[in-house]
Amino acid sequence: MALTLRDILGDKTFIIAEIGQNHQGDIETAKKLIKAAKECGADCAKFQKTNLSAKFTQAALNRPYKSVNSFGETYGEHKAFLEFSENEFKILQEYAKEIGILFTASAMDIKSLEFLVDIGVPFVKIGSGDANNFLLIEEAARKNIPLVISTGMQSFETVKWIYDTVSRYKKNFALLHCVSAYPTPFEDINLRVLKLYQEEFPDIVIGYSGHELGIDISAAAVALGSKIIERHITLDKQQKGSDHKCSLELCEFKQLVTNIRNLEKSLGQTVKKIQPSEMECFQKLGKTIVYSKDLLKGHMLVYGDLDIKVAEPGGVDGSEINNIYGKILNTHVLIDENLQLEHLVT
Ligand SMILES: CC(=O)N[C@H](C=O)[C@@H](O)[C@H](O)[C@H](O)COP(=O)(O)O
Ligand SMILES: C=C(OP(=O)(O)O)C(=O)O
Repeated sequence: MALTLRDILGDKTFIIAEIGQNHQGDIETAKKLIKAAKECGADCAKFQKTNLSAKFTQAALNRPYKSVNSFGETYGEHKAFLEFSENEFKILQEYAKEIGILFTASAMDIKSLEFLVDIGVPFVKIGSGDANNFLLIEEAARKNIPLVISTGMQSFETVKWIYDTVSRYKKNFALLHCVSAYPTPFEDINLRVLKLYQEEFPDIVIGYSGHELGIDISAAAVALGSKIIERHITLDKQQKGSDHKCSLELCEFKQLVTNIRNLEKSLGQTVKKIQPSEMECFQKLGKTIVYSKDLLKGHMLVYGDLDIKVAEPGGVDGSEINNIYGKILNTHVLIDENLQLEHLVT
């Protein structure tokens, strides 16, 4: 039986290393990136799968692509250069299995969806470019496979359509907040959209696919409850290609994984209590109640008789002071001596 998305994701933030087309069309580079994703601690290495004639019209393929990031004269030639064959995909999938990292891709058309389902990826990603591809989404929703759907370049109405449509077939899917600008200006990110998605779609997993510079915002998305984080990775940001500049080099990506794991531990629970790890500091600097003057046996303690100081040894916690006023001393005490409950008439 196919695993559910929640089984696949587990309890921790699920981190997707988006290799995309940062392999420059070279399978050995793609393998290096898969290995790097594993070594950096990612949960999944992701590619993009396109069937060119299914994704593009002939005119779009013929469009000249004059750009420093172009690998061909036309957009079609460029995309063909960067696209792996089905066989190469299977080789990469096998390699990922060998080294122990999940492998998947975004399906950029229905033919690619069929292919990915056939080769048994654990879940299919639908990228932002296809979030308004109602034909692909409906088809993907019908398949018995978990989906992770990004929502860049879409209105909230379209996002609600995606949610309603996929929900008619299954709840085995996640929506990722995403802004498809490379890099995304900080003021366009609107991380609070995560809250909107969590409130509007409470029964599915919500995550974030980031294209901003740096790692802080993606870690912040985890603090805001994102259960999936996807970032592009690259071996070198200076390489030719549209995605390299806002991708993370391996040391940055590794740092992001570390930060997310530390953040998960740090988010903890909604419980305020003194932690055992605080005791060392409390024993050194925590304040306890002491007498502010010499006092005689039989004296009733009133405001002004007590102080709260770092004392040696410490005694009754400073927060108890209001419970001590009105009590009678059963012994003589000295200034700066720590108050002990045995000094009080019970
Ligand atoms: C929306 C979408 O698909 N975005 C993808 C995922 O983030 C990108 O990787 C694009 O494939 C890439 O930026 C395209 O670059 P070019 O046009 O140079 O091949
Ligand atoms: C375009 C993609 O992703 P996103 O929209 O999350 O950037 C993708 O996964 O191919």
